[in-house]
Amino acid sequence: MVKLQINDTPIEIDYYAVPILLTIGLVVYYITNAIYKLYFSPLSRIPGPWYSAVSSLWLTQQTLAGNRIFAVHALHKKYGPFVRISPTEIAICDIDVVKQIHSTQDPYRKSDWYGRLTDGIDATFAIIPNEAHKARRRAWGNVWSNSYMMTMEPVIRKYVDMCAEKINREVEAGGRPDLMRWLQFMTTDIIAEISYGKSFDMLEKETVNPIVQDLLAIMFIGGVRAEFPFLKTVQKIISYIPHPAIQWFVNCNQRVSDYGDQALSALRREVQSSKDKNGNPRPSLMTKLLDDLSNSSIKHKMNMQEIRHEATNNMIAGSDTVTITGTYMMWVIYRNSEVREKLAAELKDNLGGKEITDEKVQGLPYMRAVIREVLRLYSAAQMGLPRAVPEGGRWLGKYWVPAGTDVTSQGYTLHRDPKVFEDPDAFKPERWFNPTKEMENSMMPWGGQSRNCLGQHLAMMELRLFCAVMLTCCPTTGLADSCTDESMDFENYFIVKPKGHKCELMKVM
Ligand code: HEM
Repeated sequence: MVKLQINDTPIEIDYYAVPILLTIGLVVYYITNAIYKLYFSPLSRIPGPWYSAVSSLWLTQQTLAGNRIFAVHALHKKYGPFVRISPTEIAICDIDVVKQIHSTQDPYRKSDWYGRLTDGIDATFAIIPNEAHKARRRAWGNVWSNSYMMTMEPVIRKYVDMCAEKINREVEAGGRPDLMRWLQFMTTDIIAEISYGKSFDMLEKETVNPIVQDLLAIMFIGGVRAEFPFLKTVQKIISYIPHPAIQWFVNCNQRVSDYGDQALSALRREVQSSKDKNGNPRPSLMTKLLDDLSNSSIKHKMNMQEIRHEATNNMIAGSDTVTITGTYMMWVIYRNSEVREKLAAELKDNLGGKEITDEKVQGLPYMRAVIREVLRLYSAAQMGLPRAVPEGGRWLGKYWVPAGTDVTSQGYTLHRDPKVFEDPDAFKPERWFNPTKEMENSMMPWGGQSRNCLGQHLAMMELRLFCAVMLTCCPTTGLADSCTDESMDFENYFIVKPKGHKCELMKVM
């Protein structure tokens, strides 16, 4: 018995009554809450399974199983272009509404999910408030334009050639090089050299650099924290445990930032002191930003810490994305002999043994069509890109959606809409010779307009040059038998990647 006194009235409560009353209270709370979400909340008119209106547990389970975009895709097939996928989240694949969400006129800010994913990295990708993001993009100036990117072609070409050479050597020696691993080395070396000013020499040393291991750990921790917000507190508590493995994880951010400070200070000195014969400093993604540091007349510029965050983010945004898309690109070319032959013939007819340059490769119509089709079906980034509905709420199609609701739209579904793309699952580059307006409109491999990918010209140059060099210089290379449809099926942890985590090649001719 528990004895209490309320207003001089003694009350005796049975020990068992306390947990029973608490349980009844909780059950009543959850049932009323569920009834509200199902029938009375402003989102209750949006179609979807009952369980997703009541709880987001099923979505978390799908996310953890690497299945999220396929589960959401299946719901779109069943319920249509608007689906309620959690009590506070809607998935939309109506392209006009998707354009509205990502428009530059009334941009919806990125959802808080990004803050958890990238906690501690204050870079363009991660900035949530629209105004701060706009200012940061202005500070970049024309750095990411196609024309500026061409000044970095020699660097990109150097690593593309080295990568193709290493693969070819292994293939000719009867080995089974893993295309994905080599591409990881290539893309990381490229983005490190043009962001930090020096490469990690992963292709040269044929091994993963410790800073890259730190970056992988940062991405892993961010991915887990994004799904389970409470882990941020757990992370803080755990950081006091003096175990070496835990301390390694705890300090990975610090090691990356120390490395960034050192590398960028060296690059800044180089940018200030060494100019080419026209007086231009060495081109890199950071040259303009570092130059702006000492120019007081420039309004929109970054400070050294922001530049370091951008370099870290480049390493994360610019390596796996190109590695995975490039892996699928070569896989789909190798498994379609007709596509491979047409590409090889186009390269031969137009380059005819002359130097491969991006300018020449950019103009090849079949190559362009192949890469567009790769981006439609196999881009690494086909996920939902969550955004928050702005203050005041908005009409999205025929539904009124209150402020703060998360709205997501995934390329995976938009790119496979049978009303837009005939035979949507088939790889048909020819469809891009005469695309309809709807096809052009529905393509979102680089995200939505207001936050589209800064690195798209860089990524395209890497993909084009790698494809051209591999087909020209490694004519005997093809897929190993370990590379099956099952091993290349997608798994989805934010980006998509092959379930087998590799794509082995071998000599086939
Ligand atoms: C094939 C390769 C790539 C694909 C498919 C891709 C795709 C995307 C997508 C879909 C977004 C939008 C993300 C969102 O809204 O949440 C994005 C943003 C971004 N990407 Fe890429 N990306 C690729 C390569 C690169 C490269 C090489 C870089 C260079 C560092 C890069 C840097 C960025 C940045 C900085 C943003 C954020 C832009 C902003 O918020 O204003 N990406 N990318």
